Amino acid sequence: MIEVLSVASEVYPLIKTGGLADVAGALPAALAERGISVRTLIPGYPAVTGGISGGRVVAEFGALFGGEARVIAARAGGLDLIVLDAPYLFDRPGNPYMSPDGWDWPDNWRRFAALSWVAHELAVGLVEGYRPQVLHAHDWTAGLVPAYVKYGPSDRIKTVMTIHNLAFQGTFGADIFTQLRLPSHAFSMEGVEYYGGVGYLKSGLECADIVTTVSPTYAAEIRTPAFGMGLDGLLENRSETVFGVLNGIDVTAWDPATDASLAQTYTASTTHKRIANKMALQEAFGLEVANAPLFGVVSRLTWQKGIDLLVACVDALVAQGAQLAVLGSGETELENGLRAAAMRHPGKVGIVTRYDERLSHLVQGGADVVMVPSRFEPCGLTQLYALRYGAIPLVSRVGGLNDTVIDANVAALYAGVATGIQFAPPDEHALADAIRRALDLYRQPESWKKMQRRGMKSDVSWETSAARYADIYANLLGLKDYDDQNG
Ligand SMILES: Nc1ncnc2c1ncn2[C@@H]1O[C@H](COP(=O)(O)OP(=O)(O)O[C@H]2O[C@H](CO)[C@@H](O)[C@H](O)[C@H]2O)[C@@H](O)[C@H]1O
Repeated sequence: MIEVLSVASEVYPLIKTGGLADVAGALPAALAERGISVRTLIPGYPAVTGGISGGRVVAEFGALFGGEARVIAARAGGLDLIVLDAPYLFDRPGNPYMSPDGWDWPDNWRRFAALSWVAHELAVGLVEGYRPQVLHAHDWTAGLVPAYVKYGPSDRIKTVMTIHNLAFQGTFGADIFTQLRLPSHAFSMEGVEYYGGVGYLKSGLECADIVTTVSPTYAAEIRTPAFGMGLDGLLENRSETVFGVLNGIDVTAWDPATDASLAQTYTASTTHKRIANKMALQEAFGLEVANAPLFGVVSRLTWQKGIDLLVACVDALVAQGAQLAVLGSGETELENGLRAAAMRHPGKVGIVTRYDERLSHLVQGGADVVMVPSRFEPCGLTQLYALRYGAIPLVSRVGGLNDTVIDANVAALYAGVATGIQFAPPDEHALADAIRRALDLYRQPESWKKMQRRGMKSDVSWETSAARYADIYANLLGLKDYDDQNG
């Protein structure tokens, strides 16, 4: 049995701002099936301390990076959690990273250094009887984990650093370095130093034994200047230890046959029942309940996600008789652009800017097309949910979107393998063209139905990718024949 400690700043179902939570929440169960025991170290935000019950205090710190803290072992949401209950760092309103008025907490460096430091303490025996062999760090918020291991006393502990999004790097001034509890030589190119300051993600990418990211295409893209965000050189240098492992989804939580968030459940052979969800969706977004092709979006509203391209295409979309429902929040300018479109096209365009997990399921279960026009996309989960729910994904051809959707070009349609629509490059002309193609296909109900069914039957589970992670852990630990015994 391999013991892994996963370190994540959000985990579904306790606390979620995006895809990282979904992955951190779903992967442990998939790995358990392969004989890998995963516990997840997570900060004790109010939603987390309030969401666990019957926890056990397994360690206490009088002064952890400047305040008192406890480590609590608990089970919640089907997960084995280790909660870092440090109220002076985490007992705050807002989301994990920002205050309610949208500003990053100024002590984020301390909050997430403390999290990473505790991960290392756990690996070197903080709690009697518990010795994780692999520390799996997710994103910059766990980026110091590999540095604490590299500069710590034990070379037994192995580290994996997973990039969910290279755009968030966690860079801070050099002045914090002396408070990180690292030896002075860690402030170097081989350690945490990054352009004269401290780089949390950079340090993870430098110090981890293995680096993974969440799709093969993104793994290749980030080694190029166009997508590397300044870290392409580092990643290219260690390319033999950088792997792309495609995300899966939790196919139990996301199952149109049983989903309680839907107005009507259905399967691949009863897609006609989706109409009830479409009507519920139209009502929820203030759209005319009409037999019009309905495009849906569930997304952070940011430049990364190409939402400005969507804003530029709304009028053309409506002019072709389609409707648009957008669930998401983010940059003010983009929210305003979509609101203005909704005003221009009452009953045709609707936007809901709150975070609403239930409604996100209804979008997948009721929209005809789900759009993901991202400029870059490490993996993307919404197109996977779309496939599972028989909504046709319309995506830009980047990152994981490239790896998970098969474009309905003439050859793919003829071969009977198409599952969605891809466009490139990510600009408004290509998106407008893709919308036209989607509408052409929508008007061919037989082809459409076949694409829906094919998507619903495609494998979007964690099975294959959990096996890849299991191999990575086993190889790190020198257990080469692990898969033969457990596969
Ligand atoms: N207003 C709202 N209400 C309800 N739900 C909402 C919502 N806005 C967004 N969501 C949900 O948040 C999640 C977003 O996940 P994505 O993977 O699509 O992107 P994200 O950029 O957050 O993740 C990053 O990490 C993941 C995980 O590795 C990568 O897939 C991705 O490419 C990378 O950018 C989905 O579950 C979506 O349904």
